[in-house]
Amino acid sequence: MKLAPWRVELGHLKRIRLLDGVDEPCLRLLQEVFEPCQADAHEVLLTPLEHNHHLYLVLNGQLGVHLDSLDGQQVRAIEAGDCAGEISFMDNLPPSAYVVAVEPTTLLRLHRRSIQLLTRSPQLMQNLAQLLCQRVRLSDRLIINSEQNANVDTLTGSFNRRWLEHIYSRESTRCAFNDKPLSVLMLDVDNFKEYNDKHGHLAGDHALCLVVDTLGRQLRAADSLVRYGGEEFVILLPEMSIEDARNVGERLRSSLEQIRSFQSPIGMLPGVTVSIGVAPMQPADSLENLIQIADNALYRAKASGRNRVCG
Ligand SMILES: Nc1nc2c(ncn2[C@@H]2O[C@H](COP(=O)(O)OP(=O)(O)OP(=O)(O)O)[C@@H](O)[C@H]2O)c(=O)[nH]1
Repeated sequence: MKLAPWRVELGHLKRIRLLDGVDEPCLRLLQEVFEPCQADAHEVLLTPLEHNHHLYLVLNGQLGVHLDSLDGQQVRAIEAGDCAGEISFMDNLPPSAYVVAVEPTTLLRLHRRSIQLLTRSPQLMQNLAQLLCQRVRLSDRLIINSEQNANVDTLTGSFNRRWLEHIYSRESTRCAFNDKPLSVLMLDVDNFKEYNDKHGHLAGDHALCLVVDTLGRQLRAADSLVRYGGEEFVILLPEMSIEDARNVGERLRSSLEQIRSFQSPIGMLPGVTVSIGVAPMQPADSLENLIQIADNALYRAKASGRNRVCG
């Protein structure tokens, strides 16, 4: 990064949020130690591969934050008035993310050897604490979002098998502990190969989304609709007896049967039917066991003509 050939003015420091409310004698001290510099577009300021020795204040331009690699999606922009590198500047560990100039950017930077100067202003320390709290909250939100995304099937928006394993371990323990039943439905779209062959794979994708949308609307908040494989779904029904689960299965089956055609982004398409296997959890049943029993019932539903509920 190039040092810029001009002097830092008080006016520059007053544009930075981190320095809001900091008294003038302290700003004058900082004015002497902050260096003006210029980053070219795409220039990398911070990388997890190298120690960072500076706190950066952005006067003009914009920086981008990337988590895993510079090729990955930008997760946050750092605009004029913001600062960058404050965490690695404070804890003297390598940065946890990449920070790169999105466009030519004018900055002020402070070297770690002057870190003591920051402690002269209680207001600055309070601003810094507030900023670090914001960063913690933001990274908590990113963790929650990525956790949620990791549990969701990208085509249909239903849960995936990873979620099923997690939720089964929780719900099976809870239901067994409270002496409540738990049931599972296993669904498979009927003659789906033929549907794909006749209407195209994209039409098949829309039909899978229709299944998830139609079934999802009829389930309770505590139920989990999971895409188990290509055109196979599992529905976990906590606190539900096998009799009630059969009724739910029948209601779901019938609701899809009634949709003769539906509007999709590629035009009108025919509906699909499903075959369903039902299984009740037995004491200490593993998920694999329970799925196997539901799968056997599903096999019987297919063998006896499809578009029916067995088990
Ligand atoms: N469009 C689409 N098709 C998929 C997807 N995943 C799996 N399939 C298709 O689903 C079809 C499943 O076919 P089969 O297992 O032979 O079963 P089926 O034709 O539904 O017959 P039955 O189950 O016996 O009623 C295959 O052709 C797969 O390619 C997907 O995400 N999108």
